[in-house]
Amino acid sequence: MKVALVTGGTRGIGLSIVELLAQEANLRVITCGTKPQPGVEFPEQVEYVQCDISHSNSVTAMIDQIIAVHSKIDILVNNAGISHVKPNGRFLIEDLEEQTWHQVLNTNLSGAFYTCKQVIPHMKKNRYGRIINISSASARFGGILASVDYISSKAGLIGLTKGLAYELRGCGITVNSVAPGRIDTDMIADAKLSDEWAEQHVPLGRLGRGEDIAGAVLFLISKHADYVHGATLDCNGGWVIT
Ligand SMILES: NC(=O)C1=CN([C@@H]2O[C@H](COP(=O)(O)OP(=O)(O)OC[C@H]3O[C@@H](n4cnc5c(N)ncnc54)[C@H](O)[C@@H]3O)[C@@H](O)[C@H]2O)C=CC1
Ligand SMILES: CC(C)c1ccc(C(=O)O)c(O)c1O
Repeated sequence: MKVALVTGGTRGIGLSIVELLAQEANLRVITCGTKPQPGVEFPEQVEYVQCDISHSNSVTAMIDQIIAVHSKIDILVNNAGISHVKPNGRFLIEDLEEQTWHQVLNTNLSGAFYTCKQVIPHMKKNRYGRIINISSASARFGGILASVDYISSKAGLIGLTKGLAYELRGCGITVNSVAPGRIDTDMIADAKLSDEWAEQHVPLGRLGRGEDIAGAVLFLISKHADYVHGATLDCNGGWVIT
């Protein structure tokens, strides 16, 4: 039985990843969030742990708890993240509070650093691991609605992916990123993105769905991706072609 930890699986893309992985045989899925999402019931093989990934002590407590019960973590999906978007524009650097910058960086980038730091020693011991960092199309081209705190955090995740891929040689661990385009979740609700926008701007003619990103994650943890390492998989319907 393999053990997967997906951060931020209480809603949106994370929930789609959790639901898809839960369909895999021999896979125990653990997810976390700052608080449970009302109305969300996870499949039987999914466990929920409370954790604020922006605090290293909270991450340490979560990983200790998982290791105490399951003895290992084989798959780590760093999905939890926050953003601040507004319709028809973006928060310019002049308007960005220092506190917001730190909150976004602490959650989106430091959170992944904390989980990787805690989980990799266990993966090394088992000589097996699959790490997926959920980045963003905005880190590939500079973004339109996303602001620089968010874009920097997501570009940082690509750097973390590449740096770890170089560092983790001969350990049986692969590290990759997925860079979603605009995915129809609560996170982008404030941006009020419409199907009309997608028909005009996205070659595949629609906003992305959580399942689209979950499919990319499932590929990257499958044996079909055993030779994919240090890569960023763009998953944006052709909106941003890098
Ligand atoms: N929706 C989109 O268009 C895009 C989303 N992404 C990224 O995909 C990931 C998921 O996004 P969505 O599902 O759209 O967002 P969402 O806002 O619907 O869900 C975010 C999840 O992260 C969790 N979370 C937030 N802060 C946390 C913390 N401090 N500790 C633990 N959990 C925390 C929330 O509880 C929730 O489960 C994020 O990293 C986001 O940046 C990337 C590109 C586009
Ligand atoms: C969902 C995130 C915050 C987001 C929002 C807006 C854009 C963009 O207009 O460039 C993105 O690329 C995003 O990832």
